[in-house]
Amino acid sequence: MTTPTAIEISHLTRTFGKTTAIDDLSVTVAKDSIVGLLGRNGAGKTTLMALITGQDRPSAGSIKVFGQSAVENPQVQEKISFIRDNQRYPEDFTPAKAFAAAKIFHPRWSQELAETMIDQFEIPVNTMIKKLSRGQISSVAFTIGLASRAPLTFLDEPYLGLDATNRNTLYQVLLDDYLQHPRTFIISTHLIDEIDKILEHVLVVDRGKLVLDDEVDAIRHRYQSVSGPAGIVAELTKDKTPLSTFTLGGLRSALVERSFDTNQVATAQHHGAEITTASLQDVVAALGVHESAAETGKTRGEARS
Ligand SMILES: Nc1ncnc2c1ncn2[C@@H]1O[C@H](COP(=O)(O)OP(=O)(O)OP(=O)(O)O)[C@@H](O)[C@H]1O
Repeated sequence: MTTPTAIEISHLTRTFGKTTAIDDLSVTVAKDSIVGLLGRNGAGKTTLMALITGQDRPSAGSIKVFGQSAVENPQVQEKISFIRDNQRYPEDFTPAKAFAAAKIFHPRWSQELAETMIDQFEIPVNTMIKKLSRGQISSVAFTIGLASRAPLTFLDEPYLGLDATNRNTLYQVLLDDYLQHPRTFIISTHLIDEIDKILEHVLVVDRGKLVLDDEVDAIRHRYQSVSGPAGIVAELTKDKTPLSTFTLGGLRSALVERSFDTNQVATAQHHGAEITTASLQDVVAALGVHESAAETGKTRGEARS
């Protein structure tokens, strides 16, 4: 049985003048999953979300959302909620008005969830949005994103201005509601270490191209991180091609495909080096180190500080 798909993208390209924001990108996103859309600044994440949601048009290629184009298609639009990082509201809007408007556009709107989140995030519902703090404005935006219970929800850096406690609450609310009402979330974020526990699947975009499309567990298990005195790390990785290396004074760390067994891990430890399962953050950061920035022949990317 094939997995039902939420999004099918084929050979998608979007150029802005001489800039190619999305470059011949093809991908399929399964229904009912929490997907991280990751990549460096300017990689193309927001452009990709705007294209999928029909808010922007491709230069080439095709996009299907639940089997249809989303462009000016009310049947598909009512299934989408797109919360942008710089979400704008009409001048005279209070959170209460924004929630009332969202309720009209989203037929699966949960007033109960909206009210729970208003309490949890202490949203001042009758204050003009333009007078709210950055974190409060984010709280309004992601409350709309979650309470809309849209089958396809995009959250583009939903946490701007939120303190650490509120960010954790947001991840927890999202996960709890997803488990009770499975749907597809596409979340763009740079706080990978914080959010990796709720992500199931990851798409990494680099300079408009898809460079990774995999389950989070599979990614974690594919790579190991070797760190310690530079000479020992160099010796341990001499017959490998690290995805990235990082050198700080006499210390070095290298991200390599998993190949060390427990005996080798113990031997490395004996010599003062450590071999651990790589974090998603490490892998994504390594994929964003471009070939042109690499300093050494074998290594894909090298950073020094
Ligand atoms: N309307 C536009 N006009 C011109 N260039 C644009 C436009 N929108 C995006 N770009 C360019 O396309 C590229 C991708 O931008 P995009 O905003 O999609 O990146 P991003 O991955 O979301 O970045 P960030 O993590 O910083 O939010 C960048 O080089 C950006 O300057």
